[in-house]
Amino acid sequence: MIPVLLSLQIELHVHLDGAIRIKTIVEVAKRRGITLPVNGEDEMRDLVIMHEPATLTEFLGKFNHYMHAIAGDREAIKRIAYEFVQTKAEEGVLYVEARYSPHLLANKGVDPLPWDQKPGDITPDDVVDLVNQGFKEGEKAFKTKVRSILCCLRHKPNWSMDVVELCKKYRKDGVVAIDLAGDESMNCESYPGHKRAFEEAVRSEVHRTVHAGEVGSANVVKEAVEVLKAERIGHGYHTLEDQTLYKRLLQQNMHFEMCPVSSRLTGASDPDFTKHPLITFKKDKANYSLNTDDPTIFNSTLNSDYQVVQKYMDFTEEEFKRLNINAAKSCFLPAKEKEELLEQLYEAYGMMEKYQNTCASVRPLLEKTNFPHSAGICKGSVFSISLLGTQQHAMGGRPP
Ligand SMILES: O=c1[nH]cnc2c1ncn2[C@@H]1O[C@H](CO)[C@@H](O)[C@H]1O
Repeated sequence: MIPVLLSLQIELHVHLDGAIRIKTIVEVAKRRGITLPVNGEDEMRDLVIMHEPATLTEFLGKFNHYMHAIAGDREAIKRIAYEFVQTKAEEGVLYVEARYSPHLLANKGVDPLPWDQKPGDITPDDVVDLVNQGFKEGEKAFKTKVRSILCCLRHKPNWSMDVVELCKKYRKDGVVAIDLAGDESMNCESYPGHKRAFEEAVRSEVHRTVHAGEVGSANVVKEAVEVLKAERIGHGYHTLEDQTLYKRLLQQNMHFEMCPVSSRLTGASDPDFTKHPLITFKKDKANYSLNTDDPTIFNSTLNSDYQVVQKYMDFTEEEFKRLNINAAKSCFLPAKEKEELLEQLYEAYGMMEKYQNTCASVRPLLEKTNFPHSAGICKGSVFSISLLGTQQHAMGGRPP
């Protein structure tokens, strides 16, 4: 058994539509009378989950198997958002930024309609509203804080202006940033829709992250930073191929949203984790977070990623603390909420003297759980906890 370093994690890169429960897909399809490519949960699992390294294109094809079951259905959209928060709470996540394309879940006002849907009455704007409702209810029920990032898609430059307008409209209602996802082989200079949307994001002070250097070259990262004014890079492994750029980004303290399990299965990195670019980022004390990306398709939890880096990349307690603090510092919450988040981490990590006395208030929560080895938390190290099966919020998520 591997001792897993469990704590109040911060997750900044996870796709809502890559985190849908297979059970939900099957149930919703049945309720709506929608045909799935195979029958039953087990067969859907076999079809959707990736076990062996493949390509980003093959990976992106997995969404075709199930998105038509969820898109264009109010109840389903709200349900996947609500269940997402529950899943993250069970994983021990304190704060998560979930991303999705509102267009890919809509059945009205999108040209062309995705997934061969029949026209309906759910616009991308309605999708954002529904996801917000699910997140809010989930947050209330499960106590994990969640915010959303709206995705533009590389192959859909015509949607990007809509996306930035939705980010602006819902900025007071849980939407914290814009992203550009999809196939990196398409650059943005040739697709001015993305460039214009990101310029508008800069003008309107909408935060920006961009998928770059996942399977694409360091040039895609350069473009993300220089043209799209990305404040964070999704993945970014191939940045290392341009040492000048890499050093500049290190100096600028650019945040990299690393997804180790994902990178192996999408062919973004060497399948041998001991050769993963993340090892270099760690050695250089870069600013990065650990993330699941698309846990449904990778059959993973955030703890899978933590286990992998612990087992194959020699991650220590100190590094887990450092990366989560960096994640909190690089999240897209407003300053005051970011500070509160950081304080919770410092407190949990025993890194802020003034918070150490409040440990007394956390201990009763721990004692209510059956969580093994919980005594260590109030000695200033939540990482002395080892995880034996259960992934519940051992410390109740946050101090009362
Ligand atoms: O790892 C990834 N790289 C690039 N695009 C991705 C990845 N994971 C998901 N998506 C794309 O982002 C959309 C919105 O969530 C997903 O539908 C998928 O097309």
